[in-house]
Amino acid sequence: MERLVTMPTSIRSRRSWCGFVLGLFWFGLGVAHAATPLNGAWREAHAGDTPQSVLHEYHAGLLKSFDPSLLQRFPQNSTGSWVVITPQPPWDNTARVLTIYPPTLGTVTVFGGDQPETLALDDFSASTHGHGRLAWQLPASMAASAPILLKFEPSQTLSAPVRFHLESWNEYIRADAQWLVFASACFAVMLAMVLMALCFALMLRDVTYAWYAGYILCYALIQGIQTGFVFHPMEWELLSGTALLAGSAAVALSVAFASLFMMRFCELQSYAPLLRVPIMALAVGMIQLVLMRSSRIPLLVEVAQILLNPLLMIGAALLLVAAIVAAARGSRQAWFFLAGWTPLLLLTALTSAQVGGALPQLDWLNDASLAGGAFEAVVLSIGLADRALRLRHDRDIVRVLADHDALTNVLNRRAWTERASALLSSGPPRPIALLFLDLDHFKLLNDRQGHNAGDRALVAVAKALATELRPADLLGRYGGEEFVALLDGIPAQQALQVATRLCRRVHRLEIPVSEDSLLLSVSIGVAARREGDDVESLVDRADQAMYDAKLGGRNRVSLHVGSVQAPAGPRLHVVETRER
Ligand SMILES: Nc1nc2c(ncn2[C@@H]2O[C@H](COP(=O)(O)OP(=O)(O)OP(=O)(O)O)[C@@H](O)[C@H]2O)c(=O)[nH]1
Repeated sequence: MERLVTMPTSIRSRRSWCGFVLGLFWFGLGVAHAATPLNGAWREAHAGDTPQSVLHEYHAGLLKSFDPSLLQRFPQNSTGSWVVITPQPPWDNTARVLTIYPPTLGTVTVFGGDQPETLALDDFSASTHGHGRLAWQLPASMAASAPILLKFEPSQTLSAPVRFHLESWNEYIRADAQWLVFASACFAVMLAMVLMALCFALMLRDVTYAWYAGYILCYALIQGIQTGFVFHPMEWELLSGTALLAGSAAVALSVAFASLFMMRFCELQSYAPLLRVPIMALAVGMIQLVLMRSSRIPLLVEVAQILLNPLLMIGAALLLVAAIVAAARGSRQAWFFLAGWTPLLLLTALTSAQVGGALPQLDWLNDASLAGGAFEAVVLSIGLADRALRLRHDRDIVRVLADHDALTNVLNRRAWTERASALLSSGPPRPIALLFLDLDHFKLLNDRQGHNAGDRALVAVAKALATELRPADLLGRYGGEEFVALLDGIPAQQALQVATRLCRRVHRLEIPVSEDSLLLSVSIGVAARREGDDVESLVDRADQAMYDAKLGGRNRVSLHVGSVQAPAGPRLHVVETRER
């Protein structure tokens, strides 16, 4: 956050591009504001210490000094630490607020007013509390130059480094509102992605989306606890006192969900099958840690606590290696995983380094982790959308292959029957005609010219039929050398004309059947839809008509006259048939 106008230029210049980007974000929300320059001093607390004795030591210059504008870690494990913050000139006598950022999960006692006051993230009293920081309003009676004594009380958590600001009430409110907008936007993005993924998990029945939702939800919870968002403004009082347990459970579960998610998302089964076993073991191990941690059996809780961090590091390395291997071997989704997850991993590594005392000037890392979570949620969602599109594309190809005849590429019998049924039962009553086509002397062609020539003839005929028919006509291969075409909205007479055209077209292909200049031809039976007809009955009648065409000498069209009025006058290639 770029809010210290008094920060030394050397420090500001050391800020990386990340800080610059976050700074831009802050400037987008408001304007950087001034803070009172501060001096700091601290030491670990000892048994028997009193606020007076510590202040006395401070005035005697016996405490270690530090720069409150930089991140500084105060041990909180055994006895806690004393910290003295002293405002420097120019002093400001207006209403002022001391803030500690990022907020620690433990308690800080402030000795400044008449009574000591405690600051904690899960403090739900009406007193001033910050959002994303601990805040304490200085009493009006307190001298502007008076040192403020704080005690970082002993806590079970590993103390994170913090920095201090002393600013006017207005400045504080503005910074607080800016942070709220920023954090709310990040959480809203994460939760929106979670909701979307859950909907997809249910609709597509794909558990990958559920693991993703679990992962992002756990990460949001971790950030919510670490930044205090779940306490203020969410006011989740039920987490009060259990934040530590909930936080470590969320950390372990997030790794478990991330492992399960990445295995499916990055398709490790195909791209890195050997790494699936350790990653699955990691997921199971993490879930066990959660159970041990919440068992309330001291030994199990302690073992879980000891194992958590090493397992987290091993797990992070494992997931990184698996994603890199999968990406290198061609997994498109692994690139999405790396793009979304690596920045977060980097931020986590930098934050861990800060706990060890490194990078004290990078005070934006915590907020960057929040933004990183939102960024990752968006990138992975895009990756999931890409995956869904690819799966749909693959499914479409499979569907096309399943519905079409491999040789002639027209609809196969099953797909044709399905579609013909749907067409017959759809829409208002209207004329529909069925053409049943059977190639003449095809066995002869096969026997004389060979099976391959027969195949080529079938392909040529199918192509000719498809060209001759309208795109909306339903053409299919019904059997070996039998084709069917369903003509929607076509009455019997018109269907006869179409069939005659098809007959001529096939004959014009001039495919020789045998050496005696016999050319390939087709016999076509036509049936018009009658009331109560289904595909089977219509095919039956068209088949009968086709049989009559064969009997009539082949290379001709026959209409099943039982269904309609027979066409008037003699017709070329038409043989009329009687109802049987
Ligand atoms: N090349 C090839 N031949 C096929 C295919 N499917 C079926 N056949 C052949 O088609 C021929 C059909 O023969 P028949 O049912 O006796 O009919 P036909 O010889 O055309 O005689 P008519 O129908 O009476 O004119 C058989 O020899 C089948 O082996 C195929 O996919 N490729």
